Amino acid sequence: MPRFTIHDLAETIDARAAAGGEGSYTRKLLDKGAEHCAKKFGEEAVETVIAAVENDRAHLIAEGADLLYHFLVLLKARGIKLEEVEAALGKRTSMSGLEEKASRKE
Ligand SMILES: N=c1c2ncn([C@@H]3O[C@H](COP(=O)(O)OP(=O)(O)OP(=O)(O)O)[C@@H](O)[C@H]3O)c2ncn1[C@@H]1O[C@H](COP(=O)(O)O)[C@@H](O)[C@H]1O
Repeated sequence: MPRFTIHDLAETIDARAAAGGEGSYTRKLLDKGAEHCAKKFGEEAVETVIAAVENDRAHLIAEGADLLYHFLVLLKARGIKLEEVEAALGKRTSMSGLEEKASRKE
């Protein structure tokens, strides 16, 4: 099976944003604005938390997929590229999570 990556999904979201809105849920979300996209992301985050707390593996995977999609749409709505988030993660690879946490307080 060909490997599908989060970059493929980000590219599809870019294409939907550039095209007409007919039949595209992404375009519908983007047309409602960044605040609406943020609200949808928040709803998906809560659903993901519930699936995790209930230890429902299949549900957690499905909600996680929804969450990633809505995160990418939110980034698009705010004009942020996935690569910028990756770069932020990349800068942290030289330090542990605890060091990174401490560095935020300085
Ligand atoms: N990966 C996703 C994806 N994940 C989740 N969702 C949608 O996100 C919504 C979240 O669930 P909700 O129960 O909150 O949805 P809802 O009540 O229908 O939503 P609202 O009416 O409140 O907006 C569902 O409608 C899902 O279909 C997605 N919609 C689209 N994609 C992919 O995005 C790409 C572009 O899609 P279109 O823009 O629709 O062409 C395609 O590759 C799709 O597979």
